[in-house]
Amino acid sequence: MKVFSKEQIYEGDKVTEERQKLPPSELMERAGLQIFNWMHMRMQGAQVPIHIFCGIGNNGGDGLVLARHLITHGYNVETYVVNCGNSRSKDFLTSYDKVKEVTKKWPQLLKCESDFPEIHKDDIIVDAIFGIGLNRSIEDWIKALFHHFKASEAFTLSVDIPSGLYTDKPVEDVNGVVKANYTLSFQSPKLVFFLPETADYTIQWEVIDIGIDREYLMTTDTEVELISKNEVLPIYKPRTKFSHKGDFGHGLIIGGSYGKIGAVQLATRSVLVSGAGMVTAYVPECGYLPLQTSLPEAMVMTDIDEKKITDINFDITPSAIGIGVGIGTDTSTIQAYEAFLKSNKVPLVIDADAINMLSENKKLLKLVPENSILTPHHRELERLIGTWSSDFEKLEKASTFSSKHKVILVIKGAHTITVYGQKKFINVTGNSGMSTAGSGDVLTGIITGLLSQKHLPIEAALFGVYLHGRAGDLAVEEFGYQSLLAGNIIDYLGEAYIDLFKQPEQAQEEVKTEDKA
Ligand SMILES: NC(=O)C1=CN([C@@H]2O[C@H](COP(=O)(O)OP(=O)(O)OC[C@H]3O[C@@H](n4cnc5c(N)ncnc54)[C@H](OP(=O)(O)O)[C@@H]3O)[C@@H](O)[C@H]2O)[C@@H](O)CC1
Ligand SMILES: [K+]
Repeated sequence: MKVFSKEQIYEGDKVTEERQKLPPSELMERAGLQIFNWMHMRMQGAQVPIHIFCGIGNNGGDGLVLARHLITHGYNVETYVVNCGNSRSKDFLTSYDKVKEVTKKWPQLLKCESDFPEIHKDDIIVDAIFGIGLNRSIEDWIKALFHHFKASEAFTLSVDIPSGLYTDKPVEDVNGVVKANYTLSFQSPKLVFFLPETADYTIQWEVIDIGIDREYLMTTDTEVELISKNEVLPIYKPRTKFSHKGDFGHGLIIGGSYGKIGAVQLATRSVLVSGAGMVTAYVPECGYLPLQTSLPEAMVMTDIDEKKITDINFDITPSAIGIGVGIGTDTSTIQAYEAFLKSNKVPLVIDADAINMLSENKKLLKLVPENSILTPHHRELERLIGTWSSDFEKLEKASTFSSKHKVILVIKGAHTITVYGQKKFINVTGNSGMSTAGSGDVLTGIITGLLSQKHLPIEAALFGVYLHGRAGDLAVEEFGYQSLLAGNIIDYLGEAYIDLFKQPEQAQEEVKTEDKA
């Protein structure tokens, strides 16, 4: 699913109005009506007090359209205009006038704290104060209003985006943002719903279709995309009856050191389970026995050194290599890594200390082949690209790094983001149970396995991250968040593949929403 920027959303509005020859404020009418339908379906006329707080731009206008429909259908509605400026938008004013047609109860004007209404815990707040048009910091009395919402503990439904969140800038003051229970976002989810610093401002979100011009939506390229089942299904390669293991490639995992052989076991097993025809592990001597006994399906080659990698020298022709899990940063390992990078021609997945060695020795970066996949977690990324002051800066720096070095960065996190030049792909699968030792080694193995099956590097990265997260989601149902082990993710990888062809995602989402309502 595409995630449109603020500018693209405004442009979409304009194009839609022109192409569909819409009367003024028709899109606002659609937006308000859709939110009404959403609430009406769930509330079925219940007389819970609904407090609708409207700003003076189009977000506020949406709130007024909603108020009108709720009033017409006999709901218990109080409408307020948060008087935050003088520049009321044209469509806001149209909606304001239309409220007059259905009630004699005028929206109340709020100008300062003493105007705030009493809100009870069981009431509902609709936050239609600021939408994507927020363009400056918020006055203190409006922050106090947001605090008033929070203190009431009432269910808060935000229209389009929690008021106070910018679409393209970090939050200035955490007290200046509404904490929403649910956000109904028009046409496209907003990037801030997925970033660690801002995702918490809405517990759940849903996209509402307001009929923006289809062609515009289809043909407009976005910098950000959400990766869910629909996006990865076309990457899946069905097998033919007469295929043999040679068709699915030979993955090689290079890594391990004394005490960290387990990382190689996890990654190596993941290569096979993701579908590679063959796998070899290249480890220090001390890894030979554990690997041969725990993973009979794998082949093992060893370094001359007992405890660490000192010389990467193999006589096989792998189709993809994953390097770095448990490898350490011993001087002899760095030398071996440099020599390896100088001669290697095989597509690479680079993880853990193989990333750290690049950060410490920038000349090695030049040896990394184009389209290599780097899978850093937070600290590894910081060492690689430098620190950042916000999620936005992090993404910008990651994009610059990816473009400059022509590599794919898989930034691991609650929503793993794959950065490929200017493009950012946000993964939707996965859960906090996967924050556990070895989870990253499994990911490295899966991506290496997909790469050895001749997927394009970007496809291997996106598909691998999706499958890893989906396997974790399925595994957590059996093991629970606390007890999930990285090995369990591997055990559920087969289920994650099978799940790709279970019911279409749309139907699942709908059921989920109904359940929660
Ligand atoms: N396709 C779609 O998605 C559709 C979107 N629609 C809806 O339109 C919304 C965008 O509407 P919008 O552009 O009118 O701006 P909005 O978010 O209401 O901003 C607030 C207004 O207040 C002002 N202002 C800004 N910051 C301020 C501050 N700190 N303190 C005080 N004032 C401040 C600023 O005006 P200014 O004072 O700068 O002139 C601005 O006009 C969008 O989120 C969605 O809900 C639908 O109606 C139709 C289809
Ligand atoms: K809002």
